[in-house]
Amino acid sequence: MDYLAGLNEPQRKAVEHIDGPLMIIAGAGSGKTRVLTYRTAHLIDKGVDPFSILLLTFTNKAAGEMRHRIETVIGSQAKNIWMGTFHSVFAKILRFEGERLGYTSNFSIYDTDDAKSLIRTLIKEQNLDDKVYKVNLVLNRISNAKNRLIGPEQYLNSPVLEQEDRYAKIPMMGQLYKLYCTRCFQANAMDFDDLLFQTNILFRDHLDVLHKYQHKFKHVMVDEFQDTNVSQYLITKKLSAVHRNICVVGDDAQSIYAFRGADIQNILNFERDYADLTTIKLEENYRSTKAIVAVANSVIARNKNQLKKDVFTSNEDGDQIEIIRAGSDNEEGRIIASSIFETCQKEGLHFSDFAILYRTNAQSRSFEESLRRLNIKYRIIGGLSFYQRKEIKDVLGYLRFVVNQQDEEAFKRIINLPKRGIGDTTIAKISLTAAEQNSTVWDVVANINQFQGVRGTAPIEQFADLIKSYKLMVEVEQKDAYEVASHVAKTSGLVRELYEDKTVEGLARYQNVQELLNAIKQFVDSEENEDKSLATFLQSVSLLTNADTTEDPNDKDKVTLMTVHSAKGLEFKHVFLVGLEEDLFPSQMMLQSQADLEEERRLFYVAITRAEKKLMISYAESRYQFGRLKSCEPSRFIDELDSTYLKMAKTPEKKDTSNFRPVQKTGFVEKSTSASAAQLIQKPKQNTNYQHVPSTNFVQSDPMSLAVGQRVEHQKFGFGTIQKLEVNGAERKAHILFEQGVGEKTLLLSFAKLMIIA
Ligand SMILES: Nc1ncnc2c1ncn2[C@@H]1O[C@H](COP(=O)(O)OP(=O)(O)OP(=O)(O)O)[C@@H](O)[C@H]1O
Ligand SMILES: [Mg+2]
Repeated sequence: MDYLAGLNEPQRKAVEHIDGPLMIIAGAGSGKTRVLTYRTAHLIDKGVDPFSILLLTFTNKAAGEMRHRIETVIGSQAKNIWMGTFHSVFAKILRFEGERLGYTSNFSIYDTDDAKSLIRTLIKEQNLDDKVYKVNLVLNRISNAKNRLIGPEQYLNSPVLEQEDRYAKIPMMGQLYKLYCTRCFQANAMDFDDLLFQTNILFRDHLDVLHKYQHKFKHVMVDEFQDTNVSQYLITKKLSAVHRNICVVGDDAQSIYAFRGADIQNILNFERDYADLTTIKLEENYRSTKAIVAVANSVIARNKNQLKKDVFTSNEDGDQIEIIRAGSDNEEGRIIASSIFETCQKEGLHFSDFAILYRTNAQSRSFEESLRRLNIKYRIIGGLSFYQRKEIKDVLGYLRFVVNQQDEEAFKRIINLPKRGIGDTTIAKISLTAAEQNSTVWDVVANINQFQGVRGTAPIEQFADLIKSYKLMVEVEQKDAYEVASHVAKTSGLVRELYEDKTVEGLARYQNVQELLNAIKQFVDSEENEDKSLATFLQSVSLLTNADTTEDPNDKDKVTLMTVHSAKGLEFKHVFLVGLEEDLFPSQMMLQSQADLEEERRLFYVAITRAEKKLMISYAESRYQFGRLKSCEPSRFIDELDSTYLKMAKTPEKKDTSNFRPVQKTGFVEKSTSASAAQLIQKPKQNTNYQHVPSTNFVQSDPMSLAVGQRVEHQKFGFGTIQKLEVNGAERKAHILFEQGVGEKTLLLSFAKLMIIA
């Protein structure tokens, strides 16, 4: 097969190794994911049934892309592979098998907000002090326990945990955990960690189910293996125990989820657990230039705790890594936005060739503003995504409750929405009654007259009737997701309320709900989804990860903004790695030990290795944080980069009126013996070893504020609007459409005196 021609020797060996356990631990960009893709195609080519292949990826998006690639090699059979994230694959299995554990196939998936809301309710019900029992703390303890496969009973019986909790002054923690599990169970709901935790219980307690899947999955493969936690590790181990065809790929240097329980130990355990293990190393990087690979190596070499690897590349030397110093976070945004604008024009690149990577989601603001000013399209991955918006969650809340009337969190969200005059006390009473009687909120609501102490029952009855009519559509008439959702949106009063709100925000919310309905329509129309039920749609939405997007696939030419965590496994021609300041990256909050520092450094390594052609690293000298202006120091990580491959970009000063000169290509400078990167940062202008990149400014007066769509005033031509900005060598031009019959003019910005109209 010719796909084997696209592989180097060790990659090919990995693809052709079909029987028995296989581990590939290899550096970034060395083709691990490519090997998994081709290996899957190869297996099917050799006659393996696609239904018997389980391929676990880091995001749904990655699974989609791999499926697509496999399809181009072996055709439509690729559709039948079991592929997706751990959470999505095991949610699917739990839908089939959850009855064994007492869940119905319609169980809800609680997101973090639901989980927190439930914890808040429990803290209140137990009369605990919410300043001591902080919701996040409690949720973290629960999550950690589940990921280590410690159930509530075991938790309550553990002297170690008890002592920890007493020390943290939260002695009721174990009780809370137990109540939390009971309430989730009564609500027929699982949280994210449950999807793995309950799968483990399913396989532990129901051996017939385990056997079924052990025999079903003849080949199990895991990408990004370094980021699996114990719970995930055990699932894969059990599933592959019969056929023993397990193939894992990963890079210990890219392990960045220890804070969520991922355990690098899994890689070491793997060698212990499979005596006949074949291990393959891949060391050639195909993604990045020599300069990028070299700086990445120089950084990761500082970590003590790692497996030995020598990553090299035969790719071109490439440009030096640019270090950009900005006066402030806003300036950082402006420099980068205009650099993207210029590079696109000069080098004929697409916006989608660029990524801006940051340590925390909050950093996106200054980049968004600057990109918008220059009319550069962008997309933000992660952060407050579409499905986390209030109006969307409200509609989804209705849909969830229609599918699963035990879902207490959905119930609390919608019972008084739109307002029906049902107060918090009544709602709390309904919840408590259901919990005490070991029944569900729906039992209480649907039979409200039988319950003492709940007053003003008329609106509750109306609500119950509404839900009953929706249930009829789903359960009896078997309407598809779109029919139900559009009916619910209309008749629940949600859309009407938004429609009547004529503010800009109201309009945006109304449009968002329409957009949700569009998405549901797309889901129903798509050939890929056989099951068009509301339950299946809701599941697919709850399983979107931070790194998944839900955007229009035809509108892809956008700059990508995301955290480094979400960027794992991805690649971009040009990468801007921003906010490289002490306390921000490495993150002050995460930094409590040497091990934490190593994890931050691995994160830095992940970020660097996303870049194919060019890497630019920036820091700001001041930044607003928590509402205060703070001066910042460059990150120690900049100092760790091999300075041979660095150059300082000269940063624009406020009154910089120097003429624009084109950026000159520089080769590698001689390795500097005198200057470390840190010295360079403090005294950039005195170091002659480094080429200064000229300013990226546009016009003299206020360089960064010129943008397409901007209104300006010209001494002679009057008012106009910028149509296009152009850079041609040293010349910078603006095409401006002037008003009052003057028409379009092309002006040289170095001469034109323009006033910017706010
Ligand atoms: N043998 C090869 N020939 C040509 N290109 C290759 C080869 N192997 C990998 N590549 C390309 O190199 C890039 C990196 O590959 P891939 O994403 O599979 O690496 P990876 O090891 O999974 O990286 P990461 O550690 O970041 O997940 C991809 O664009 C891939 O198509
Ligand atoms: Mg990969």
